[in-house]
Amino acid sequence: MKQISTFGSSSYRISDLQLLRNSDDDAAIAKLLANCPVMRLKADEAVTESNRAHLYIVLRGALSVATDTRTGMADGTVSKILPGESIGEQSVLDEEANLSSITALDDSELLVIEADLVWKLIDESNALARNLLRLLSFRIRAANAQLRRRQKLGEFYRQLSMIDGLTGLYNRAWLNDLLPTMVSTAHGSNAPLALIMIDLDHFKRFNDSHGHLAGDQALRTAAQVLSGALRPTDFAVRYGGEEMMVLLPDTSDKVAVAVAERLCERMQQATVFGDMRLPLPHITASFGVATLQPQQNEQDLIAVADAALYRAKEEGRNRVASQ
Ligand SMILES: Nc1nc2c(ncn2[C@@H]2O[C@H](COP(=O)(O)OP(=O)(O)OP(=O)(O)O)[C@@H](O)[C@H]2O)c(=O)[nH]1
Repeated sequence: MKQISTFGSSSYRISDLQLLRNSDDDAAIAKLLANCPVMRLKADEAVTESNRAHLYIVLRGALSVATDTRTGMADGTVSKILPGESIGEQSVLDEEANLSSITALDDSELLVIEADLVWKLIDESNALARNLLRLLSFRIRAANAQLRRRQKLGEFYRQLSMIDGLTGLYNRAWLNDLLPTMVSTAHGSNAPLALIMIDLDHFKRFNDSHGHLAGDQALRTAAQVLSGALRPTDFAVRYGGEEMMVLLPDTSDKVAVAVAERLCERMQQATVFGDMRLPLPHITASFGVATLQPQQNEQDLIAVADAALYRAKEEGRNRVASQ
């Protein structure tokens, strides 16, 4: 960054500067700006800030401004500052360090105004004060809109991270997050909470006979059977591998067993299509049902459902066992 002249001795005019648009006394302003340096930057050269904040107005070329690079908060947002536009107003006004990284996009010329002089200009020119307020208001709106977009995106990715990619069911991370709350809500309101643990039968054999891709398709089919048969208030989770789980709030043991029987029935009726010409053999699953007892936590509930599932396997598979 090299000084090539002062504003007073350059060919640039007050009318070239957006912040001074509609200024009422150009002569007085020109006098104040006369000794301000005009600096030249080569393309890709960075603006080097001294200890004190400055206002930079692009006279020729363009600047790229990337946010907060020194705080590790950089998010890839880059704005382009074109001739007549300025950057650094906020740092000048609040006397905070400018945390943006400012680089010339092309060979550029900048008017550099010190903070004290910006305040003098504000005292001198109502037009500049108004333009500055308008600019800051625009920047605040843009920053708020960006924040809202980022929040929405964050929530979208959070939701996505809770979904199993293969089956579309909730995943283990979701379960770890939500089950403790469901258990304490059930205890708090004295409402029943049922859990059905589900494991596909002889799934290793299915994979071995039909291939892993057909196995994946079978898992998707099983997931569809579960999601298609539940109330909107119930949840289906892929617990891991070929193990799934269904959570039924407000459901007694008797009703949960009936639901598991219905799921078991629908599972064996479902057809797994590898391709449209070749329906694959049916799948079956075993089901272990448990309902939350007083003093039980989520691990106890899962352990009881697991034990019931083990019994269903022992007793011949494709069936339901309860605690
Ligand atoms: N295709 C596919 N297979 C999976 C996936 N996750 C786990 N498996 C398979 O599921 C099979 C589970 O086998 P086992 O735990 O021996 O149980 P099983 O053969 O179902 O036997 P039982 O549970 O006793 O009826 C393994 O062969 C795993 O490779 C998956 O995402 N896709």
